[in-house]
Amino acid sequence: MSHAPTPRPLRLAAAGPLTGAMTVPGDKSISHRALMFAGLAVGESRIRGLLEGEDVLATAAALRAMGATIERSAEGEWRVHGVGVGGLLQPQVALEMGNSGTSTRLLMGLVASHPIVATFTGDASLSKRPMGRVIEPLARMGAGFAAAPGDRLPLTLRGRCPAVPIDYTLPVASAQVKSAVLLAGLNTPGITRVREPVPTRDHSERMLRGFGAELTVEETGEGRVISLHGEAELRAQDIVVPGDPSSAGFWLVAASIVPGSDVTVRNVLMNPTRTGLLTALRLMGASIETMAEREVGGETVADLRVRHAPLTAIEVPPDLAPSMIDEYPILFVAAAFARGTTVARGAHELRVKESDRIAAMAAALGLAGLTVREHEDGLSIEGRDGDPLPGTANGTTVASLLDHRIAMSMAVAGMHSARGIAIDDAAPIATSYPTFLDTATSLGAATTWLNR
Ligand SMILES: O=C(O)C1=C[C@@H](OP(=O)(O)O)[C@@H](O)[C@H](O)C1
Ligand SMILES: C=C(OP(=O)(O)O)C(=O)O
Repeated sequence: MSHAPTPRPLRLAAAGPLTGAMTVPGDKSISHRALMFAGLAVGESRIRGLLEGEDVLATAAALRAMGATIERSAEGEWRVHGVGVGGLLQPQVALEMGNSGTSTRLLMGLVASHPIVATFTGDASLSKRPMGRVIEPLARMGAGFAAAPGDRLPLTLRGRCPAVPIDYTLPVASAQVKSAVLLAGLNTPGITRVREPVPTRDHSERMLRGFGAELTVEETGEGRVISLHGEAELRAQDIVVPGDPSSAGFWLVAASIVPGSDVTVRNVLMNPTRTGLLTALRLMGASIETMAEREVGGETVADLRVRHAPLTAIEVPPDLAPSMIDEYPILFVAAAFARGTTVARGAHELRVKESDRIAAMAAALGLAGLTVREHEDGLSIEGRDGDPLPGTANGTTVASLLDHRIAMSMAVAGMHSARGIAIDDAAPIATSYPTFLDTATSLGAATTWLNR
C-alpha cells in the first residue's frame, strides 16, 4: 500500500483567519496496534475510529496475508478475527510496507517468534531507514535476517519458534524498537523484558494489558522496566481510537500563527507520552485551552481550543523530544513566526524518519524566505515576530521528500505567507492524514493543485 506514484504539486496561500471546530482522524500509533493485537487475539474485535491512512492500511494488508480476517464495516469501523498468538501463517507474498516505519518494525517483531519467513519491502523513503535497531534484539531472540546493505529493506526475516526471551535495554529512545521486542515476546516462553531509560509512547503496554497480556511496568531510578509474560493469550476487544495528537498539531500551529484564528480540535488523545508539542507551544505563549477532559477506552482525550497569539522564541527542552518526536517539523513552523530565535537541539532521531527532517525543514523554510541554521541534532530558526513568511518564489517548490509531515508542515506555513508556498508533492499526506486538505479548506485555507 503506497500513495500515488505521480507527484501532486500543491500551493497553500493565506486566506484570512481559520475558524471552526473539527475532529482529526484516529491516532496512527494506536490504529496500527489495534489491528495487530486484534489480529493476534482469539475472537472478533471491533475497532471504531481507525485511521484509514495508507500506513495503517499497509498493516491491515500484511496481517491479512498472515491469516487474520480484517473487514471494514463502515467509515472508521473495522472487525478483526484474530489467529491467536502463535497462529500467524506463512505469507505467500512479500509484505509491502509502503512508507510506514511503524508497520515494518512492529510486524518484524511479530514475525520474529513465529515459524514463518516473511519479506518486507517499502517505498524509496522506507528503504533508506535503519532496521538494524530492530534486527539486533530480534536476532538475539533467535530470528534470522537477510537485509539490503546497511540493514535496510528489502529484508527477509526467518522467525524462530520457540524464540529466546531477552532482557533488553533500549540503546535509542524508540517506541518502535520497544514494541518490536515486546511483540516478539508475546509468542516466546518466559519473560521478555525491555528497559527504557527515556520513556517513549506507551500504547503497546497499555493495549497489551487491555487485551489480557500479563505485563508489568516498573518505574526505577534508571527508567522504566517492562516485563511481559510470554505465550500470552490475547482476548478480542472493542476499541475506540482517540484523535491523533500528531495530526491535531498542524491545527494548533495553524491557528496560533494566522491572525484572527479560533479553532477547536475535538477528541484529541492527551496521553502524556504524546503531548510534548502542547507543552512547547504553551512555553512559546500559544493560547490553547484544554476543555472537557475525559476517559475514552483507557486513554484521556480532550477538546483543544486554540486562538491566534503572539509567539516568543524558546530553547526547546531536549527532554520533550520523545513526547513530540513527530511534531518537530510543525514546531519549526511555529518558531518561524515567533519573536526571537528558537533553538531546538537533542533531536538526532529526526534524521532517520521518512526524510532527514532536520535537513528537509532547513531547506524548505529557507526556500520560503526564512533564516535557519542547521545543527547536527536540530535547528535554530530566526522567527518573523508575527509577520508573514515571504513564501516560495514563482516556479519554485519546496521538496516534501516522500514525507507527509514535511508536506503538511509547509502547507501550514503557507497559510501565513505573502506569496503562498508551493510544495512539489502533497501525495504523501495520505499516509497519515488523508482528510488534511479537506479540513484545511473547511477552516478557510486556500489550497490549489498545480499543473504538473
Ligand atoms: O511506535 C510508534 O507508533 C511510533 C514511534 C515513533 O518512532 P520511533 O520509535 O522510531 O521513535 C514515531 O516517530 C512514529 O511515528 C510512531
Ligand atoms: C515517523 C513517522 O512514522 P513511521 O515511523 O511509522 O513511518 C511519522 O508518522 O512521523
